[in-house]
Amino acid sequence: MAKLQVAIDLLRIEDAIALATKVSPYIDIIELGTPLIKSEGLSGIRKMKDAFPDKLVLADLKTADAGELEADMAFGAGADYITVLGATGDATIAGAVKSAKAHGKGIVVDTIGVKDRVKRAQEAIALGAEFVELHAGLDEQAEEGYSIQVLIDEAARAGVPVSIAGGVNLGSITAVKQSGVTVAVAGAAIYGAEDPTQAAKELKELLEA
Ligand SMILES: O=C([C@H](O)CO)[C@H](O)[C@H](O)COP(=O)(O)O
Repeated sequence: MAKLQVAIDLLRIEDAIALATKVSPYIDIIELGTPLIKSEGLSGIRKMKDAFPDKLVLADLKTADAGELEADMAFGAGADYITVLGATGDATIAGAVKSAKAHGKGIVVDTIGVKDRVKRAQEAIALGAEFVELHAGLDEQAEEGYSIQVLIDEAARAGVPVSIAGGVNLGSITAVKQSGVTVAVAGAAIYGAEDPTQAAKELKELLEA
């Protein structure tokens, strides 16, 4: 069954932990979004893992270089997964994978900005990534004509473990699930909801239906 990941794009770790506290019964992976990491640093990762020792914590580092070093830093702070950019070189992904193996953790390759996401996903899995995020970031989502359907179609033909991020919500999660994803990532649909707990509950129910 696909896992549900909440992407927390808030800026204060106290707010992020408060949100995670509300939604955690329905969440498999708690993601500290890139703006949150930039705001709070490694100590934010440590605080989140200390608050939720039984949950998987993903640090959305979007590492672009020094893969092994940055992965070591985040795993040392308690992360279970970090993201590395698919747009970067194979050596950066391989370095991060080396660190993940040493720590017993996992690498997620983020295809944000990559032209051929499916091809890069297949390459990233061959390099040792645990799964690949087919991702349209917040700026791409804001472009005219954006549709999550592109990611859903790519997931269905990827043939490797993938997540989808970029507009997963109550209206799209069933199609996301049917595409065969390993993980569905929901950010604004949860942290921006009037009732985040209810939103997370409904998303989880649809994923499990
Ligand atoms: O990863 C993200 C972005 O790069 C900022 O960190 C978002 O969390 C991700 O795109 C989730 O998107 P929504 O579910 O559409 O909020």
